[in-house]
Amino acid sequence: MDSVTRQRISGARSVVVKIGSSALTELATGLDTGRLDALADAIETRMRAGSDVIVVSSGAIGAGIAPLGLKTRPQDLATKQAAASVGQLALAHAWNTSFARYDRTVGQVLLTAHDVSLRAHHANAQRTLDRLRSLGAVAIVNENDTVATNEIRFGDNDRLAALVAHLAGADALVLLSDVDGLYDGDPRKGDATLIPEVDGPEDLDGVIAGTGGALGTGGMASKLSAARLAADAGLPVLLAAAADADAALTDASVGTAFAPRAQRLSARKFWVRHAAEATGRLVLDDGAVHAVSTARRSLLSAGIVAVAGRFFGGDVVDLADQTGQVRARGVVAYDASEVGEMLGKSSSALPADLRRPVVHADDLVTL
Ligand SMILES: Nc1ncnc2c1ncn2[C@@H]1O[C@H](COP(=O)(O)OP(=O)(O)O)[C@@H](O)[C@H]1O
Ligand SMILES: N[C@@H](CCC(=O)OP(=O)(O)O)C(=O)O
Repeated sequence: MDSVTRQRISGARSVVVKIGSSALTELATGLDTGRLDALADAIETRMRAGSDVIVVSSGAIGAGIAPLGLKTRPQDLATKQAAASVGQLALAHAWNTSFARYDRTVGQVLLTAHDVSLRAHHANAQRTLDRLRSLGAVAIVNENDTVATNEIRFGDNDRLAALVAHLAGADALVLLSDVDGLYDGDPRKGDATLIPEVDGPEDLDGVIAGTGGALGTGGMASKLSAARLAADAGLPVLLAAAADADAALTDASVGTAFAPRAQRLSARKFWVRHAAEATGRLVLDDGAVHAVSTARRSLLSAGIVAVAGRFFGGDVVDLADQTGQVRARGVVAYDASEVGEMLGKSSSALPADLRRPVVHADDLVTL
C-alpha cells in the first residue's frame, strides 16, 4: 500500500480534507461531536507535522434536521435551506470548539458555485483562504446553502472540495466518508470488492457507482467525478472512511488512492471545463463537432448552425451537437449578436474583423 500516489498524498504540503454528512451526522440525533473531535485530532496532527489543511465540511443540513423536529432529510429547497441555516451554526460552532482544544482558530468560508465561476470572485475566495492559512487558522468551508438555488449549486461538496483544492493550490485531496473506499459495486447491496488504486479511467471499467446514504448528497458518482476533476488539476485523491482519518492523514495507507493525470490541464482549460458557468450555447454541424472534439481544431463560423443565450466575447459557452448533447466548452471570441450574423459563413465571406476563429483551440476543452 505504498504507491507513488499514496506517497504524494502523505507527503503533501497542503491538503484539502472533505468530510461528508454521513461521517458527521445522524438522522435522529444530529451532529456527532465525538466523531468531529476525532477528525479535528487527526487534522491537527497533520498540521503539526507541517502541512496546511483546509477543511470542507458537509453536515449543515444533517445537523439541522433534529433541531427542527424533522424526521428525514428534506427534499424541497426551502426546507433544505432552513435546515442548513440551523445546522451550519451548529457545525461551525462544533469545529470552533473542537479546534479550541488545541488553541487553533477556525474561520468559516461559505461559497456558492457562482463564487468560483467568476474569475473576479475566484480571486476573492483564494485570497481569504490564503490569508487564513498564513495566519495559522483552519478554513472550514461549506456551500452557502441558504442562498444557493438549484441552478447555481455546486451540487455536492465533493465537487466543491476538488474546486477549492484547485483554487487554493493544494497538493492533495482527501475525501472522508462513511465507506472505506471505492468498491466495484455499492457495498450496501451485497458482495463488493474494494479497489485500492485507480490509475486511470480503465480501472473504473465495470464499477457501479451508486447513490449515497440517507444523509449524503451525491453518493459514489459524485466522488468519482470529483476525483476526475482533481486528476485534471494534477492532484492525487484519497477516498477513505472518516473512522480511518488518522491513517488517511498520516501515511495514506487506507482507502482508495486516485492518481492524477500525468499532464495537468492548464489553469485556463481547467477553469473552462470545470469552474466556469456557460452563458450561451453554439450548436455545431457534424463536421465542426469532429473538428473540435476529435481533431482538436478551432471552431470556425462555417460549422455553427445555431446560437442561443446572451453572451459576450470572453464568456464561456457550451458547444453542442445537433442532438443537443454538449460535446465541448470554450471561451467565445465574439458577442452573441455577432455570432448570429456569422452562422454558417466561411471566414472568407466575413469582414476582416470577424475572421478569427469563434472559439480558439487553446480556449476549448472537450467534455
Ligand atoms: N461503488 C461504490 N463504492 C463505495 N460506496 C458506494 C458505491 N456505490 C455507492 N456507494 C455508497 O456511497 C455512500 C457514500 O456517499 P454519500 O452518502 O454521498 O457520502 P458523503 O456524505 O460522505 O458524501 C456510501 O455509504 C456507499 O454505500
Ligand atoms: N452543503 C450541504 C452538503 C452537501 C453535500 O454534498 O453533502 P455530502 O454528500 O454529505 O458531502 C450540507 O452542509 O448539508
